Amino acid sequence: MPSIPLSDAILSESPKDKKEKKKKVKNQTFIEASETEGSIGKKSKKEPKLKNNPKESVSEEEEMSEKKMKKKEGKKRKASDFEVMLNGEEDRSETSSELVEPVNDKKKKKKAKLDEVDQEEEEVLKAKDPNAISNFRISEPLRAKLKEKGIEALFPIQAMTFHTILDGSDLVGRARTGQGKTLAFVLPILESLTNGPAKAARKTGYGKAPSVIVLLPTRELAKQVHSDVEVYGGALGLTSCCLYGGAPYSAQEIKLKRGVDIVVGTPGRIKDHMERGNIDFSSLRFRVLDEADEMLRMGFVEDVELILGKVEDASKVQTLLFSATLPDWVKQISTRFLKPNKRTADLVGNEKMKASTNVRHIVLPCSSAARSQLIPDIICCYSSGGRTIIFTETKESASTLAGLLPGARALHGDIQQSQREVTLSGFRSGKFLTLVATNVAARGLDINDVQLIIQCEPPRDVEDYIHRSGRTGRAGNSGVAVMLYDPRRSNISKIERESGVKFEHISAPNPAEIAKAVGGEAAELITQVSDSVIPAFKSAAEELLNTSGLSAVELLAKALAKTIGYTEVKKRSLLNSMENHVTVLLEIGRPIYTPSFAYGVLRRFLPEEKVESVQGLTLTADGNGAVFDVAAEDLNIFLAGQENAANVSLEVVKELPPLQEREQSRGGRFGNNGFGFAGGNRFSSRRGGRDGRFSGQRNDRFSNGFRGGRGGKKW
Ligand SMILES: Nc1ncnc2c1ncn2[C@@H]1O[C@H](COP(=O)(O)OP(=O)(O)OP(=O)(O)O)[C@@H](O)[C@H]1O
Repeated sequence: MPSIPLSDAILSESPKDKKEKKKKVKNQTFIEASETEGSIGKKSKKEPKLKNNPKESVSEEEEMSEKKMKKKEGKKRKASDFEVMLNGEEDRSETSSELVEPVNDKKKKKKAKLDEVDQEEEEVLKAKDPNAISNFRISEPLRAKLKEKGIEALFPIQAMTFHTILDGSDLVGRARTGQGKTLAFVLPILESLTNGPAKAARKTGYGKAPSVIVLLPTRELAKQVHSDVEVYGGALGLTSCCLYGGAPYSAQEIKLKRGVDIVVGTPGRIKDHMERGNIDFSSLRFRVLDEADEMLRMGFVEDVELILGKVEDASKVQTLLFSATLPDWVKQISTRFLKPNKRTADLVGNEKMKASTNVRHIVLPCSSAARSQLIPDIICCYSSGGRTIIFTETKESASTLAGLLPGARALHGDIQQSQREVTLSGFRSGKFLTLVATNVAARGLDINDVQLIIQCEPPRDVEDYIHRSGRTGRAGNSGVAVMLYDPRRSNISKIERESGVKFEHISAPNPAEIAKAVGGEAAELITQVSDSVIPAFKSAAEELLNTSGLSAVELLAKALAKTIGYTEVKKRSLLNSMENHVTVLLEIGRPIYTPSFAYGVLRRFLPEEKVESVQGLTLTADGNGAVFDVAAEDLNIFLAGQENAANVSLEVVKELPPLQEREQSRGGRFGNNGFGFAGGNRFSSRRGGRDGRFSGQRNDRFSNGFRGGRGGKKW
């Protein structure tokens, strides 16, 4: 992840703090300048020495690596060291030992030395990174744990806020999805509790009251954040528990009774524990609202206020509020919870692009009826073999779609919590690669190797788009987010405008694209088949070759297609992505103002049943035409008919023209759960994939009886 200079971000602060920061930035610039000077000086001093190095028994290659080594060594040496090198003292001792050693040992030794040098150089380079963890007041056990987890430097939002939080300020933090906001609050809080200002007040011993409370909008997210708290807090001897709904109270109560330093959870369950007298907030030093906007939008305002209001002396408590999206109304509400001198670290600020910049944002026209057939092809072409999360608007559509996609599982609020946990852990561990979820998975979830996000329709709010698409492209990785939209009903320009995303428009993947994407996978499956099958199947293969009238290559192509479940390749229309349909443009030499006018024109030269078979008629943005889908088998009837109508032109389009958008309307749009059960689903025969994508597994159907969360959320 690239480091963002502090000046590129907005960190609002008091005048006194500004002075401090100026001082720090000045120091930082100074360090960088002296480093540059240093490296130039080293180079000029080192080269003459290497030229003069008296090596008799070494090959040219060895001499080159020797030079490389010296060069590397030179980089980490101080000026005084160079004096020594120039005097040749070091080289003399090395050369003398080399002379008595056999060549092989000498090579090994040199290689070991080179490795050592590489490692040391790496250490030096890391230390030079202003965001290297060694540059922050992070204690040794925590540093070691971070290193163990592969974290050598802080991400920009973490670097920006670490000392501010550790030094006691309230803070509002915003950074795009996947940029490490969790550790941005976890690390300084842990340090403050163990080595910083909150240490003195922290209770210890059996039954201790918690020092920190972290509130999150969903159970899954609470568990995820808690696992970070457990890992890093555990390294410092801090204890924690996770309180969320749908799980038994008793285990949570036992933990609270024993006493913990940090409580992580969802507002509803935390409030329940408070009402049962299980939590004592008298020692609280930190309150964190993660995904604050979502929590408040979900109607948790009262619970949140009640929980936050439980502290005895608010002046002693630090409040932190983080999210990738902070609409103005949340900023206003935040003034109720945070102190007036709060700081703001905003890595998005007024930048146009609010969504993840590591994600390819794509839109694809598709009618609701065609979704379940199109989605497997999108997965083939854009998931790079990794995990896919598909977002639907309702719990019902999530279950239905998961049932239609082989190997997919559903996750939503009507599924029992224990099953939700099994599903999510199966997805995390790679037991299955396609998760169909409602917004319950939109926020914060950090799952390794999610390569593709599919949104079945544009979400209502731009925030939803930003968070859903942000489940991929995390921690500096790249990803793809495909949003399906119905050209007649959806309004994608609002999301484009408000998120700052410039959508890439594509049409449904064509057969060649699909074959290119999965052909290699099919070939690999075939090569994996043991040679032992050849004698058994050889005569059947020969007979097929002799009788089919096809060449060996053609037959093999069929076998490859069948291996990954394709028994037929169907063309799709551009407008609705419907199989075996084509998209046609109607023009009459003057504007077409309404769809009914367009239907009237069609009635002039087509029988009524053909007019009624037209799918998704939509006016073009310039008002001069209308596009619609017709069944491929009826195309000739349409084209022949136009010849009998004056001024009427009908043509098959190769590219969808810009279309008139409608304001998004909701409710009752998706009679059939939004997913057509078209006959002959060509994926029904998919078998044999390694990853469950093509395994033909049946999807577990989930009970609808349990309503998770509060207030009957639609997800
Ligand atoms: N300094 C770091 N170096 C390397 N990886 C990091 C660092 N900080 C965090 N990560 C990793 O980056 C990923 C994203 O972090 P996190 O989930 O905190 O992002 P986020 O900003 O909260 O995203 P969202 O807005 O979607 O909730 C996680 O896998 C986390 O372990």
